[in-house]
Amino acid sequence: MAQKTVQDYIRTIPDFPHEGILFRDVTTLFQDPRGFRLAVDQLLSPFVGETIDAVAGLEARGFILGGAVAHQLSKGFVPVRKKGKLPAATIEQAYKLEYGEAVVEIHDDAVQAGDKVLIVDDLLATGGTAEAGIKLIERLGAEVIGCAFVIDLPDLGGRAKVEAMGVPVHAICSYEGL
Ligand SMILES: O=P(O)(O)OC[C@H]1O[C@H](OP(=O)(O)OP(=O)(O)O)[C@H](O)[C@@H]1O
Ligand SMILES: Nc1ncnc2[nH]cnc12
Repeated sequence: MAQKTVQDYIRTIPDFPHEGILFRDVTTLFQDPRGFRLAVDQLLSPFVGETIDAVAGLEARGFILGGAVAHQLSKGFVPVRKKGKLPAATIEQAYKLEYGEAVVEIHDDAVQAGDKVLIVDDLLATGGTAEAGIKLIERLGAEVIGCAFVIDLPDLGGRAKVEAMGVPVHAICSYEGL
């Protein structure tokens, strides 16, 4: 039997959290030891050999993947969190949601000027979350050398938004539609 791909481990739940949405559920990928290792290996593979000083994960599923990627690369992990969760001094960045706005934060000492940072998250949709994460890291004087996702939803335009910021996008798999 052919080796399972990362996409084979992802479960699709119709009409969650709203009618008409096909929710791409990565818990079934994370809970499988082979699937989880495959995803982490494929997330970081384009960046092996590049200089990376830190891995930043976007809340919440980016923490699970980003922590594993950082460990594999023997680098530190930096959380980009929803507003109000980080205890020390932060900078914040607003971004657009489907309805309204949200705010993410990073500790102001999480990365140093000149650091090269890899951003990790589970899914790229409109790119608003990734764009906010990139802005935060760049405002601290560091450089985002790439964004790595398990899933790209190309119809929502996130890749173009991130690449327009000069940041390369790597996604393991993609799904047409929303
Ligand atoms: O490209 P975008 O349109 O910004 O969407 C992608 C983001 O949306 C999801 O997180 P969500 O905001 O649902 O937060 P959660 O992981 O805390 O549930 C996903 O895990 C990404 O972080
Ligand atoms: N279709 C989808 N599945 C899972 N997470 C999402 N975030 C935005 N769209 C999503």
